[in-house]
Amino acid sequence: MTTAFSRLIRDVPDFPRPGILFKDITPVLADASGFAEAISAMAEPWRHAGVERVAGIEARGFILGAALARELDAGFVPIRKPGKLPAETFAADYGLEYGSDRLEIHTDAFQPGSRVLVVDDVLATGGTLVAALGLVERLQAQVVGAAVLIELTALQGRARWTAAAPLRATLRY
Ligand SMILES: O=P(O)(O)OC[C@H]1O[C@H](OP(=O)(O)OP(=O)(O)O)[C@H](O)[C@@H]1O
Ligand SMILES: Nc1ncnc2[nH]cnc12
Repeated sequence: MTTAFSRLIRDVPDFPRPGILFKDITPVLADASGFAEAISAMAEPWRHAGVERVAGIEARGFILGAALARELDAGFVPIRKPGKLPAETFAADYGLEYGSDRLEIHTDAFQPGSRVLVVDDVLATGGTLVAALGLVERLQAQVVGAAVLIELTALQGRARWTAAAPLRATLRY
């Protein structure tokens, strides 16, 4: 899909390490109409999905996820890097395209059965999104699906998304 805002995504070679072509969305965020168009395009498939909570993954997933939550009239739940959430947490370790990390969620973030959309900016190897999915499922929420702005298809992250609910990407490279 080609959209006007996609021209604002900047390719940065060799960041954060040699051999990685980094998709930089900061120019999209800085452009009022580009940001609005990106959020509207991400929201479109979910407008009638009954999303009650958006779970956004730190850090870029917070920016898109919070805007998407407002667009979908849903609440927002942060899935954070280690040691940032103040109350009791569940944690999941994972690998990503350029390293490894840990994600945490508050154990009382959702009511069982809450309809949750998981949101991030980029799907690369899928490690991050699958770790987030595991945390949401551990809380017995109902995963409505996952929304990413960008899917890097060569890294085959989609193959690791085992949930029955759909994973939708706005742009694919
Ligand atoms: O599909 P994967 O291989 O797991 O990679 C995708 C993840 O990589 C980036 O996160 P990063 O940890 O760099 O976080 P940031 O948003 O804090 O920059 C990106 O925001 C995704 O969360
Ligand atoms: N190539 C990439 N560009 C931006 N974010 C990423 N997260 C994982 N891989 C990435």
